[in-house]
Amino acid sequence: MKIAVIGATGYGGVELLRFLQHHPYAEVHSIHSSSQDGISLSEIYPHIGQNEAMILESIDVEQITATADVVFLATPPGVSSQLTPLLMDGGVKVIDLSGDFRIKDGRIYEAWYKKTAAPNRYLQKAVYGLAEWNKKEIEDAVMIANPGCYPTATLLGLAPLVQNDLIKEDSIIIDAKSGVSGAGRHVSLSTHFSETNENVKIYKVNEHQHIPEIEQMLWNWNEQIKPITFSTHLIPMTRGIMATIYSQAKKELSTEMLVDLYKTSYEDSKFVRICEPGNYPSTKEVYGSNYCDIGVAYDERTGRITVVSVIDNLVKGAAGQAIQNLNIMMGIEEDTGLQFMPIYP
Ligand SMILES: NC(=O)C1=CN([C@@H]2O[C@H](COP(=O)(O)OP(=O)(O)OC[C@H]3O[C@@H](n4cnc5c(N)ncnc54)[C@H](OP(=O)(O)O)[C@@H]3O)[C@@H](O)[C@H]2O)C=CC1
Ligand SMILES: CC(=O)N[C@@H](CCC(=O)OP(=O)(O)O)C(=O)O
Repeated sequence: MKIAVIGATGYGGVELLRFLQHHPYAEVHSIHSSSQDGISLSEIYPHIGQNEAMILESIDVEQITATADVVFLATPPGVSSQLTPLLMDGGVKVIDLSGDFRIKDGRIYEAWYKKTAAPNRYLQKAVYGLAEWNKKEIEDAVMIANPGCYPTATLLGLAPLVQNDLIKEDSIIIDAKSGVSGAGRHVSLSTHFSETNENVKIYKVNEHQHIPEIEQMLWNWNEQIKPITFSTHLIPMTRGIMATIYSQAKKELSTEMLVDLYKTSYEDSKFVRICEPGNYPSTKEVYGSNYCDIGVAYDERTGRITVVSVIDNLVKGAAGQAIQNLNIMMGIEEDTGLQFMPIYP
């Protein structure tokens, strides 16, 4: 199948190219930039090497739809809402890494993203690509809204508890930390070296755009769930997200029971690994891979459950999950092109 990548000069885009290079059924037919067309990608990213690099092309929708089967958009919010309707009308399948098609209610998108929502009829065709839980819908999709990085770690961590009605509906608190690549490649004051090095910063308190995305999926699973508390922190590392999730159990449980539940919930999942009781994952254990590792504990003193969920934000949180979704949508093995161990140390 022929692939076009729009936004190939960003971190998500170049990570897509890393996976697609060895994908047995995908051929990257063209890569596109809004500002650097005509330039070889190796000029921007020397690590690719001159032999592997392609020349960036402008974003010409007619040309793209005439040649590509699937288009990946790795562009900032507000771009896909404009481009995707044109691409869909041109008959190509779309996988969007941005937040533009994740929230079904355009008014909620506009309130949190402060941007104009995509036209409703296209929005309603989008399938939320949380691969572990929406496989059936993804198989039939023509447009996939790839989940956000924090929502991926959070939702995979909460699914067994919420789906099995084990926690008090108003008790969910998510304390999440991200490496700096989560903010993309573009330069900003809050992400430059002397602002982030030897520093931990909380940001977007009660205002993070991933809050409605997480709540939408939790409500799909259990409509009694109440609004969540979700805090995000920037920490001085390049890749990785850790979401530490607290909730109050409805009844007395044990860590062993919870670990068993998580193992059963994810027994068919190739990319979710559950830690044994008393063990918790760290971000380095998933670095560069499509895994989500989860540890869970029950505190007998407080009746609270702690879930620790880690991913690589650029892989399971972006490009890796997008390839997983491509595979499911195209009817090929879900882990095609994604079968490798994390990089360690
Ligand atoms: N970084 C991460 O961990 C994650 C990111 N995402 C989402 O994925 C998307 C891409 O993120 P990321 O790669 O990190 O961001 P980057 O800032 O690294 O890259 C975004 C790319 O989009 C292109 N772009 C900018 N403006 C426009 C425009 N008006 N029209 C078309 N293209 C444009 C730019 O390339 P050029 O100027 O060459 O066109 C740029 O390289 C974002 O929506 C982000 O929120 C989702 C999950 C995780
Ligand atoms: C570290 C950092 O800044 N992370 C970004 C993640 C952005 C992102 O992935 O945005 P969408 O999913 O909404 O497209 C943030 O917290 O806003």
